[in-house]
Amino acid sequence: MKVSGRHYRTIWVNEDGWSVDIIDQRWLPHDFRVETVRTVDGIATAIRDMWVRGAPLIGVTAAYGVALRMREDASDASLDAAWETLHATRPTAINLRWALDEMRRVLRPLPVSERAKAAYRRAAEIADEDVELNRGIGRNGLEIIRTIAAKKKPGEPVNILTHCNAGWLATVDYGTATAPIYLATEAGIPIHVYVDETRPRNQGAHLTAWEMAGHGVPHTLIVDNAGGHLMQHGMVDMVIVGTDRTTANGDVCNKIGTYLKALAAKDNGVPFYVGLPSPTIDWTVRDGVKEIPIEERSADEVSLVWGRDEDGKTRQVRISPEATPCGNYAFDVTPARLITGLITERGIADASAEGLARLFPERSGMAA
Ligand SMILES: CSC[C@H]1O[C@H](OP(=O)(O)O)[C@H](O)[C@@H]1O
Repeated sequence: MKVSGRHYRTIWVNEDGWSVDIIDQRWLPHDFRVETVRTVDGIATAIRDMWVRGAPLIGVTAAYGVALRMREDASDASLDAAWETLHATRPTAINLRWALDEMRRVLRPLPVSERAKAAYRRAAEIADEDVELNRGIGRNGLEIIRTIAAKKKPGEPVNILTHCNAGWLATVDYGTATAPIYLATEAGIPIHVYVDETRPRNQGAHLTAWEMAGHGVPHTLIVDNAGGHLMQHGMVDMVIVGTDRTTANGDVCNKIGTYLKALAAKDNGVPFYVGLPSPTIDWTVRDGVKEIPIEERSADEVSLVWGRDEDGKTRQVRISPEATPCGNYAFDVTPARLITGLITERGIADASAEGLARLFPERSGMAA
């Protein structure tokens, strides 16, 4: 998307033709920094420490991590070691595993001499595929927004609530939950977005608010716990979120707090949608609550908060006593029964095995 009038993706091959440039999202919204990564270990650090984050972007970044490794050593042992190093970075987003398996599927049969070039080619294809998947989600989600807009008074905005950041910063471009928002804005449909700050890393406050401002989308930053109140007072027309892993039955794993939004939406009759690119579907899992591994991250993410002080210096401050233990569960699972629809690149699916099988018949047979 555009940053100060210039188009960016979140990841690209440097002009040297081999190193990998990424937007280092840790410093947004105050600083826009690009980092150049030159090794598979550097890519692993970037994923683990959330320089880059978001399920689709994590997958693409890992694919380029394999390519960087193949450039140095394209042996079977090196390929397997790269897979292990990158797979160990974050456990929840299925896109990471999917991309690593896809890279190994493509590279394993090739002569060692051909693997580096093939790895860069496949990584670039996965990045381009992500953009097209998100454009498809945008087109399909736009129709939902258009239908809601038709029932509003002329000029009255469609009020959309979103959680965390499932925007272009979580993908290669366009985003998943935000793709319909961007296309609706471009179509001239009046919309307004409630942006959940999304504790503890505040991806909403840091990233989604920055994206919305950059794209001229009217928005309001709210604390995570305000969503239910807004829904009770008829201030939200729809909720749309992203996902890090969706099961064959339509259970949706997403940033912690998503489940609570879905409960509030159900209780208030607010439609709850998920932007779902098909590589994020884990066809081998049916019960998301029981089977999806939930990442637990550092206590520091809960007890320390990043921000910019009055002198313009970015710093961390501690918000709890030093000795206070912290729980930091990075994701939760929203059961399919709470979900109105899954917005995929192929259309809107009911959140069920049948709904997903209707859109993806060639894959649904994989369900356990
Ligand atoms: C388009 S999927 C984005 C998804 O990833 C985020 O998690 P994290 O920032 O920890 O990578 C969040 O769950 C978003 O919905």
